[in-house]
Amino acid sequence: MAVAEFIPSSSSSLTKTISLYSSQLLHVSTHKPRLLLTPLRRSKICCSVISNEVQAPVPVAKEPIKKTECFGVFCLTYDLKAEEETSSWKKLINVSVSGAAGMIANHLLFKLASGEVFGPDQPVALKLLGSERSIQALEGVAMELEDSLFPLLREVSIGIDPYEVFQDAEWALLIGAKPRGPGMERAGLLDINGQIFAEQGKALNAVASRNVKVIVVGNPCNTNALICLKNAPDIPAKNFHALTRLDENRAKCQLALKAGVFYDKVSNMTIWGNHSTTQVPDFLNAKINGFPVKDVIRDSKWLEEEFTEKIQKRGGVLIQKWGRSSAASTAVSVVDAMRSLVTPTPEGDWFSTGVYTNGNPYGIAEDIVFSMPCRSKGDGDYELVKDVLMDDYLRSRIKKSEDELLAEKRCVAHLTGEGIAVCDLPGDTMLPGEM
Ligand SMILES: NC(=O)C1=CN([C@@H]2O[C@H](COP(=O)(O)OP(=O)(O)OC[C@H]3O[C@@H](n4cnc5c(N)ncnc54)[C@H](OP(=O)(O)O)[C@@H]3O)[C@@H](O)[C@H]2O)C=CC1
Ligand SMILES: O=C([O-])CC(=O)C(=O)O
Repeated sequence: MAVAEFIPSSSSSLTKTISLYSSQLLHVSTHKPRLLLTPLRRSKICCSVISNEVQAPVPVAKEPIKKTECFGVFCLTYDLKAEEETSSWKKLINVSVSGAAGMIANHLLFKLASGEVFGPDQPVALKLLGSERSIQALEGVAMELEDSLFPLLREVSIGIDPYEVFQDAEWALLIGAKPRGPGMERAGLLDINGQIFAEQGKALNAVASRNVKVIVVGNPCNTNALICLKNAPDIPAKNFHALTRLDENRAKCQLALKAGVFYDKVSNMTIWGNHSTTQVPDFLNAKINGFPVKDVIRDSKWLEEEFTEKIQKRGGVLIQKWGRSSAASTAVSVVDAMRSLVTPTPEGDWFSTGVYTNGNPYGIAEDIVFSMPCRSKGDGDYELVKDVLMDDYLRSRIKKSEDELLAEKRCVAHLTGEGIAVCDLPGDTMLPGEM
């Protein structure tokens, strides 16, 4: 990856050179360096810093972007004054994002850059994956990131090769996926998107941090996550997540509305299963103001039918209104999902995420990616919650989602290294946005 060379200026004893290589410690400055630069693409820029004055950059070369490159102002290195050093130096964190020119990313990237996920003292590098078709748009995204002057955003690079964009990734947010078009079979979507996630799994396996945390957003996200992890055998399967946090947030909102409370009073909300219309929003274990939902909302018919279906189909209703799928609330839920892994889960509570079933205590089939209740110590890892209630209703609903995921798995066997694909998908289930 290209990073501009820094040519030392007439150095003052009060200046310290910090180059923005991801392996180095960074100084989190509350001040933006005073740089008056024209953003340049694939340009070597050198600048002399004398008494805080910056001379005009000297462009050396300018070529179209073909592979991962640092972008514009993020190619610069900075002189930071020694007195600006604080005890809050932290190592730059590398976040790779696919589908970075898409709608969800357009909300998410700005949240990541502002410190919403990792906090106000954590510098961030964003590595954006696009394609030939989106590279111009991706440059536009990078320009907007430049213009936002985020103090914590220390590196932005864009590229179309996952083997470059995922280099040293500590987080990989896999958003890019082909939307289902008119007349396309679900099996066809699984195959096209599965190939994207198989390739990206291989790339992560080859170049990402060995402890990378992967959040798959692109649909069908559970099975895409399964394909991805199967193609990344050197990365713990436990590190792969399928995003079901949006479903959890939707469920909390609807329960709060029905109970007439603010949504922060709803806790212990589990979404079980697939991010599809078979998902199970669990009102047996969820609480309102610390009380079981069923003690607060004494309308079982509403819970079993109206509420459940509302959550399962919320995405589709929104698409009918908007003409496109949820982007802003999905981005918010990605932030929530990440924060749940990097901050300790509040005592007694939990969150939902789609994770690899490997020794789960609920009797769910092994070797699929299934949304379940989890807790984290805030170290990026999680544990499944053990003490949850089950009843016949919950068990039968969970089984339906499990059957669907097992069918999806058989349908992508050619992408997981498990032989010949057989597609016997249940006909009556869909992505939330497909109704
Ligand atoms: N899990 C969840 O809760 C949710 C998941 N989603 C899913 O997230 C994904 C992204 O949504 P959103 O950002 O709104 O979508 P957009 O259509 O805005 O962006 C999707 C990106 O996917 C990339 N892409 C990859 N392969 C293809 C292809 N074959 N054809 C077209 N585009 C492709 C494109 O980027 P490029 O050209 O750079 O590759 C495009 O920018 C979708 O799969 C959507 O269903 C949406 C909402 C909620
Ligand atoms: O199907 C889609 O793209 C939308 C989706 O997942 C959701 O809104 O939950």
